[in-house]
Amino acid sequence: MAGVAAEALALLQRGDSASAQALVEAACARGDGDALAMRALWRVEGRLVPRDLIAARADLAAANTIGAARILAGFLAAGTGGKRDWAGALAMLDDWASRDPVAAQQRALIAAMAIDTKGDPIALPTVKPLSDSLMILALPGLLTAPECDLLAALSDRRLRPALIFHEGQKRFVADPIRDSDAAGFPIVSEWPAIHAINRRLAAVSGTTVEQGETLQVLRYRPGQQYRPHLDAVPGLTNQRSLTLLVYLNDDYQGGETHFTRLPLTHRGRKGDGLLFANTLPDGRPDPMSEHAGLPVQAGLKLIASRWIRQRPPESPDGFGQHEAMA
Ligand SMILES: O=C(O)CCC(=O)C(=O)O
Ligand SMILES: [Fe+2]
Repeated sequence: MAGVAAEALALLQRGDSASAQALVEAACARGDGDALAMRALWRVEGRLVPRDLIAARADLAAANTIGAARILAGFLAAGTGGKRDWAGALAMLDDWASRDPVAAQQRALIAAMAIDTKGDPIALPTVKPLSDSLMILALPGLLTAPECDLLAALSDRRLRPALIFHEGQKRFVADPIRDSDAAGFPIVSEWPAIHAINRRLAAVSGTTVEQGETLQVLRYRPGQQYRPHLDAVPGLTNQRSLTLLVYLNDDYQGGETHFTRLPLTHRGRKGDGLLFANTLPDGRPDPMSEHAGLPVQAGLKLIASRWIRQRPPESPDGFGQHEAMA
């Protein structure tokens, strides 16, 4: 990053957000691409300036930089800040493929997907029930190996110690239960290939893509684990009714997903999904769904995780967990 954006960041780091903003506004007025991209991110984040996804999308379109184009293609794919335009998202990837290797990679992955003209899957894996007492389904071959590799590559740079959103403090805090590293794919990172994957996760779980929380990738090093927990949160009115995990690799030891109250310890092969219910029919957390990611013994475990709510969010801010700008 150079020029105005770097200067603005330096000002922000010194706590001078007024000067940073003035600098960026002036550069935006001159049509500076990096400044427009930066203002777009501010508008998504909604801290320095009010959250405004429509204006953010306009800034991204005007910026015309690789970074902005990646985000804009995702906005078109998902319908963020305006109409959903899957064909437009693909056209953008085609347009940028010669200048942006990530666009080229996404285009190739999407070309290999069995999807319709809206980006929805036309074929889904056969489902295999794993338990009589709780809805737990194995979904072999939910993602292809190159899709797993893309998620791994895109999250790699951003993986950091897992945080959870503290409702009381309205901020992210260190997670006492899981010591893996995590990277989310919030709306600024939900690029077309990721969005198409999210649509597949929605279809296979019988939900809409809007019901899914931010897709996360978790990475466990040897010794790291996700201690026994429920994914449902007591008191949530729009509960996390389902969890969909996808094993992104299989060259590690240990690290099985273990259901503590069932005789079930499961490990998928690379690309396999695991879908399970977290709630009782009345929506309260189901104690039988308690599960853990057992400690990894050797190697690195990578897993994608999507918590799925009973309903789409009521507010345009999503599920209230503001996108970390990672
Ligand atoms: O890593 C695992 O096997 C479990 C992950 C998990 O429980 C979750 O993401 O909610
Ligand atoms: Fe979990």
